[in-house]
Amino acid sequence: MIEVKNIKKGFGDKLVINDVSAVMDDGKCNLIIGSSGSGKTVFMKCLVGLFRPDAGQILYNGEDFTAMSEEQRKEVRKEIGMLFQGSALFDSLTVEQNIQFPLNMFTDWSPAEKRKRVNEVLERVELKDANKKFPSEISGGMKKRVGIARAVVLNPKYLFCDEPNSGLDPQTSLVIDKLIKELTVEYKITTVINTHDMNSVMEIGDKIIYMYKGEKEWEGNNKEIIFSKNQRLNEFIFASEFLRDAKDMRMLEQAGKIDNNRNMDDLIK
Ligand SMILES: Nc1ncnc2c1ncn2[C@@H]1O[C@H](COP(=O)(O)OP(=O)(O)OP(=O)(O)O)[C@@H](O)[C@H]1O
Repeated sequence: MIEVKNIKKGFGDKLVINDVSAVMDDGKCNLIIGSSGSGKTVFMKCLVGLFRPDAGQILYNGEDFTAMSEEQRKEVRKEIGMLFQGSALFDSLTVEQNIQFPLNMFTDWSPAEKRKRVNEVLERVELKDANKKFPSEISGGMKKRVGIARAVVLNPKYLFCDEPNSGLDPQTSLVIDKLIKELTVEYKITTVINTHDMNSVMEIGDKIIYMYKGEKEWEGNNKEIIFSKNQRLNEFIFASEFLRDAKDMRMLEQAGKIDNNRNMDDLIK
């Protein structure tokens, strides 16, 4: 579990994160959503220690990350896996060398142990036959899988994903979301995901934190978000007329005003 308590972060005179508190749950996908510039990336960078907040605390399993020495923070970082936007694979390394990279950095395992672990995660992300391929030889979706395999190869307790679906088609995005969700549940990982993708919000949003101009404006889950009365959140998620109509339809359904296909057909006529 990660607990964020009243963190603030600014650059010069500009306050970018203003008094945000939240709890990221174990075994759950915790999504951070919000429009461009709302502070999602800065928030995530504070969580992983790339930025130090100006105020507030971040607790990893009850331990105050913000008050730790660099040495202690390294220990926490070993338990963090990261999936970067655009996968960030090393182009000159094969798929298996990319995945092995964290094992070389953080373990003293034998070559055979490393190979075994790499093959395990490759199988888990359904990329069994891609060991010897280079990133330039595989698709965007496969690259994401390699990125995910690399992020989980050390069995992290925490997984951070920055826009995991950027650059992917909707179908591949669903597959990647499903994989992240499955791994999160299987290994009880505390997963934090920055996303703009409304499909992801609806599919895997166990907890959703909506940021607006650096503040936490709303928090809930994928069942609640559709019925939220928060005007700013609604403007964000129902930006398209199609989605607004879909929401109205859902509201009518809930209220028992339309409940079968015949009525749907009537509405379409
Ligand atoms: N290193 C920095 N120095 C100064 N300002 C920064 C820095 N990093 C971010 N900012 C500012 O902080 C604000 C929030 O940026 P952030 O990147 O967190 O937004 P975001 O919600 O992740 O946006 P997007 O969805 O477009 O990635 C922006 O106004 C940005 O210009």
